[in-house]
Amino acid sequence: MKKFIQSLPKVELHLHIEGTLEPELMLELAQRNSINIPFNSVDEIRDAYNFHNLQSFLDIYFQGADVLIHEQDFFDLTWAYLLRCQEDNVIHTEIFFDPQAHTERGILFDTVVNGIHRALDKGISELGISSKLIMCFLRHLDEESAFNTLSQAQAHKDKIIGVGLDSTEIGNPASKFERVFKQAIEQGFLTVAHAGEEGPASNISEALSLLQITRIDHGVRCTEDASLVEQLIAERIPLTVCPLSNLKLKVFDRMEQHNIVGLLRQGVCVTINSDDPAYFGGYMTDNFLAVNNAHPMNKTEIAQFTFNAIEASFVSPSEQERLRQVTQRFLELEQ
Ligand SMILES: Nc1ncnc2[nH]cnc12
Ligand SMILES: [Zn+2]
Repeated sequence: MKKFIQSLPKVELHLHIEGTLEPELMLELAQRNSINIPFNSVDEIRDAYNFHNLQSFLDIYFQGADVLIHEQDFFDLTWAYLLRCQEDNVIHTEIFFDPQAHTERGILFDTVVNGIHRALDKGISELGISSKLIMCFLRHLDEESAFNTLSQAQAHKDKIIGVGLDSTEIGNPASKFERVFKQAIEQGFLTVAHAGEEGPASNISEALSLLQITRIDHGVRCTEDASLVEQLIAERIPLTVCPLSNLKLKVFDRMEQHNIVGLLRQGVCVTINSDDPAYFGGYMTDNFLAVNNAHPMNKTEIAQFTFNAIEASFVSPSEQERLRQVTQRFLELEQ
């Protein structure tokens, strides 16, 4: 099954580009940009990746992002991720970035978007990997900062398809961003939000009703509310689940306790994603393998994660059909 999982066409829908910053590139950029970081080696950096919850990870994640200064840095970061996508047979990816993590440090919004976008352009032309870009608001910052970020995105509407919501879930309810999301929708942005990762199932219901989002990032705590799970199934509301992330951040203690395969078998539109692979020890193939090791599946079930991700993606119906055909042809040859 390992070879099947490795070569299966995959679609990633939950990936923070800042979370793909590998220790080697972090050290290289720190040196290149003369930024002081509290680490002297790759081993020292990896040793610091012992998280006990979401916040302990976010502290390290924002500190890591401080080495990103120039457009070329954002290009290098994104290009390195796309090369990993190629290894894992990721054929389409929808990438988050956190503009406020950079603009708060005095980096221009344009610098960030232009660097990422240039790499994504090269990704389609040289690697055949298609992509979309989604900007996330940091939920620990205030509404005014989010509105300000939305206004900076106006000049880049051709490059940014949607808005999302990430960072500290507990204590920062969806209601804080209801007006920002309303304006983003009026401006034509698609919407997603992290919910039900650390916070309870009611955070998912609240995000759905207040932010009018079309898919939920994480959402694994939905199983605490049976009527919510019914709603997710009936309305085909996708969950972008990140199994290795959930283990590292102690959402589940062991992969055997993870509910993703149970949700798949119940008919929820669940997908497998890597979230912040440089910090959580695995990209797409690693996440699929970890799930299958703990919850053995047949080939049809494993491929369903790709079909679900295609359905949940923000590409056009004709592009969805093309991605489906690529995956279907692969599956038929493998059966
Ligand atoms: N797993 C996660 N949850 C919330 N915010 C994040 N930012 C990056 N990764 C995140
Ligand atoms: Zn995330």
